[in-house]
Amino acid sequence: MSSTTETKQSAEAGFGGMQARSGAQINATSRISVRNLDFYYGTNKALKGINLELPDRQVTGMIGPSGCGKSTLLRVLNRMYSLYPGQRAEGEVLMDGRNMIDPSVDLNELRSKVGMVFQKPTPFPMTIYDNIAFGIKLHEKLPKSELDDRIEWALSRAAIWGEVKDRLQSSAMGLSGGQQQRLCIARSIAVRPEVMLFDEPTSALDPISTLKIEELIDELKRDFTICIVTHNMQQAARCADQVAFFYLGELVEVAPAARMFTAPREKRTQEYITGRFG
Ligand SMILES: Nc1ncnc2c1ncn2[C@@H]1O[C@H](COP(=O)(O)OP(=O)(O)OP(=O)(O)O)[C@@H](O)[C@H]1O
Repeated sequence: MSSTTETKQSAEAGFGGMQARSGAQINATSRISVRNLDFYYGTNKALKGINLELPDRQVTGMIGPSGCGKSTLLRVLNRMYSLYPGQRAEGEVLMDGRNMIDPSVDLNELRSKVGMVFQKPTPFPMTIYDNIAFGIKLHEKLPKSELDDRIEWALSRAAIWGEVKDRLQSSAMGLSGGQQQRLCIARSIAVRPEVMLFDEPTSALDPISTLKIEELIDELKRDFTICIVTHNMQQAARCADQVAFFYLGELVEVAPAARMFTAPREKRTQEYITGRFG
């Protein structure tokens, strides 16, 4: 039996009832390479020697118990920490051969390449149209007709155009939670990033909205490299191509989703995904 066949069969069998989305190995080239990354909140070392490849146009799921450093890693990937004194990263986050956490890389440029969607939808208190236009205007000067086209494109890619096209001038605050989250995804897509980071994007949503976001993530990976932090093992199994398990600031194991949920190599991973701790 070939190893691919083995992987497929064990994926179908599942581990602890988990069904991973595919048995495929990750062959894509890296969009981001994290090398020897340490991160500090003051003297508290929250990430320790992280090495991780984010494959191009694949979904990487980050899992692990509360406080293990998942959100911290996302905050490093788009340098959000740089706003806060006392927080610092050491190591490399390589994109196209450049270390994106080096202060010489322009923060606006980084944010246009790496977008982020948060746990709670965070629409701005302005119209639906302006929510999307706002980010675009920070990065580009587009004539009105091109701006309109880009806004329609972003809202369509975020699977919300049909629901809002007749109310673009209404306040975004009048949308449901699930719609607001898709609006935030559209806002992130609108600047055409290469990488999209999702920090528990469905934890505040109902099951139907959650499903819509998961389908959307599956669609978006055709064009974007995606990283999603989730506490939901089923969601990681459904969405992710590769899964990274973190524990106490360390990356314990990274593997194709099928193997992670069927034959994890590390005891700590196995205990976590079967719900024995965390
Ligand atoms: N602003 C901060 N100041 C000091 N320590 C922090 C800060 N934010 C996070 N930490 C610490 O860094 C570590 C990693 O936290 P982080 O939020 O990245 O974990 P997480 O895995 O995302 O957790 P959760 O799943 O609960 O969101 C924890 O020990 C946490 O207490």
